[in-house]
Amino acid sequence: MKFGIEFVPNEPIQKLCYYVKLAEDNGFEYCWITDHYNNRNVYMALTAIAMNTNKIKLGPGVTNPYVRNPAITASAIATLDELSGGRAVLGIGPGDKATFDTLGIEWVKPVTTLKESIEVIRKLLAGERVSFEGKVVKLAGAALAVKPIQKKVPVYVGAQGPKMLETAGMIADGVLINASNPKDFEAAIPLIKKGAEAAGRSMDEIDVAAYACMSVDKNSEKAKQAAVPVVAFIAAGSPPVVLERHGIDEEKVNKIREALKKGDFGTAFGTVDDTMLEAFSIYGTPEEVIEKCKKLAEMGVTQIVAGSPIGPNKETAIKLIGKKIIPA
Ligand SMILES: C[C@H](OP(=O)(O)OC[C@@H](O)[C@@H](O)[C@@H](O)Cn1c2nc(=O)[nH]c(=O)c-2cc2ccc(O)cc21)C(=O)N[C@@H](CCC(=O)N[C@@H](CCC(=O)O)C(=O)O)C(=O)O
Repeated sequence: MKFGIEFVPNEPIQKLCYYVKLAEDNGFEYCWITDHYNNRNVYMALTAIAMNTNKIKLGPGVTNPYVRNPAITASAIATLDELSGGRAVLGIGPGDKATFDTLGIEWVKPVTTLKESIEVIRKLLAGERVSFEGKVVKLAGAALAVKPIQKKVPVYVGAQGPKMLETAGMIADGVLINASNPKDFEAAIPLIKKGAEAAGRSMDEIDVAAYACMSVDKNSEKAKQAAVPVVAFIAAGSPPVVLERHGIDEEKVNKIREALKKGDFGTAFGTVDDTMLEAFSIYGTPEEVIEKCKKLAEMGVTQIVAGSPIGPNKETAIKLIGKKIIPA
């Protein structure tokens, strides 16, 4: 099992560099930085992290093909790969509607846009001069003047929907699935497999990553409480099919949604129950978390990404994961 770590760049980048270096020293193999316009810039964060680490693979987890032209993303990834000595990975997903509404971006045919974007990004990174007349993406003789170090920068797709998962199976080197519970992978992996088989690929070529809300501490209750705020947001953003899958009370989720909209975090977090915590997070002592990771491995998960909050105390949690969970 590979371990990654996710950071939302909502703290000063210097602090982020400290955490990622600590993660690298504790055996984490991947660092994924989220890409939302309102946080610190994803590529500036990755640049600083690349300069402060020397082993961990790193990349956006995940960017999208709407806020930047695919050629700009290709240039950023080639630059990151050169700067990091060949450690870049590209995590790219369809982005989210709320963000695009805020930015006045039309969310046109996300599956097609993602497929076409990945196709042209790979050609550009391979040093080709690209002319492409897609249904959405258009390039006329674009070429990079910077070459990545890696012959093939791995491309991971951030996906949850069935079509997106199938598409990931067809074209991606890895899939980053925002999920923490075996039931979600029971549903997702057959779809990835269907896409892989349709493209004549084997699942061995695909790194299936659980992009999980994780909270680790020696004290299980403290770990559980630290996961509550993140789980509230995940529950609020989950479609009915996911709530049904986990037997989650939709009434309660609607109450959380309303409370979050009003900024009433007390009610929102107070409404989170154990069913939601089990569904949307991996929390507990190292021993408890090891058991949950083993269940994900049995489902075919090959990378576990420790996502927010990581633990009540990030530093302690990174060390606990490194010392107790990664070697297990
Ligand atoms: C487009 C969407 O795909 P989805 O996989 O459900 O997208 C949900 C999230 O994965 C998506 O919002 C991600 O960008 C969210 N996301 C992040 N989003 C961000 O903006 N920033 C992040 O840092 C981020 C990190 C992240 C990490 C892991 C992860 O799994 C997701 C992450 C969807 O609705 N898919 C459906 C419908 C498909 C569809 O849209 N069909 C098209 C027709 C087909 C075509 O597009 O050609 C249509 O209806 O128009 C499906 O897959 O079945």
